[in-house]
Amino acid sequence: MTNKILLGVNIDHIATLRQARGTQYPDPVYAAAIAEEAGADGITVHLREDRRHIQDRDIYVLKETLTTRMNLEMAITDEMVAIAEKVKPAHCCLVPEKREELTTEGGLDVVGNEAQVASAVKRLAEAGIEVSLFIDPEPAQLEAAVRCGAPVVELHTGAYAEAESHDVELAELKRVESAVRFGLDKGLIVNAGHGLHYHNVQPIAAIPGINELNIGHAIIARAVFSGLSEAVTEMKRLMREAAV
Ligand SMILES: CC(=O)[C@@H](O)[C@H](O)COP(=O)(O)O
Ligand SMILES: NCC(=O)COP(=O)(O)O
Repeated sequence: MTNKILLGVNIDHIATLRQARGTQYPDPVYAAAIAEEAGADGITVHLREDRRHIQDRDIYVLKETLTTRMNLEMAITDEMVAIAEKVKPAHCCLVPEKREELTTEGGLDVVGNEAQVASAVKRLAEAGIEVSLFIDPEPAQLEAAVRCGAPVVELHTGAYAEAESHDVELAELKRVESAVRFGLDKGLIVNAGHGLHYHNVQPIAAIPGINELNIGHAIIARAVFSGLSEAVTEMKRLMREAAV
């Protein structure tokens, strides 16, 4: 069985560069077109409450211009749910968010917020959006995701990516592997992402049954030196080479 693992390219940090000077360039819309041409299976954008990178305008223009599909990452707030209901991206990934964080620090605590999560999942599903929950690779969170009616989860691979020793990295990889199996057994579609790069992606991509990896920072960082098209193509090649 060929595992046609998918690559969602997160273009947030194209927008970070733009926001650094308040210019109109580099335009995430242009970046999305290049990434799609290079083989991205989808485009991920995180519309943060503080608008530190992706702007509302980006979401509306991308909705009209993407040829693959949009995965809109957002916090569970009335503002964001209303925007999602208006834009109707193919996918929404519900993520935790804190203004003071440098980047996403942990998974959504679905166990501790089931009613709020279930209500957002219902509203977004009624708008025709496929909802994913960005969670830590924990059975309790996966079970809560099922109870909330989410069809998809994205496993937070930050602990794996930031492991400071090979032993910890191996332990975190096993944690992700068992979470993938647990999620698949529960009938979930299982994605993964956060902190993945060219030197740590293959063990995750090799996990049987994993559906999609969402990768951004490492691809945009590489693009600075080798161009976005090459950065996406190489990541896709590594993933396909690893997939069973
Ligand atoms: C949820 C996640 O890990 C990323 O997709 C998220 O976009 C990180 O936030 P920044 O892009 O703002 O670093
Ligand atoms: N959900 C993970 C994502 O979209 C990209 O995360 P990163 O590769 O920028 O860490």
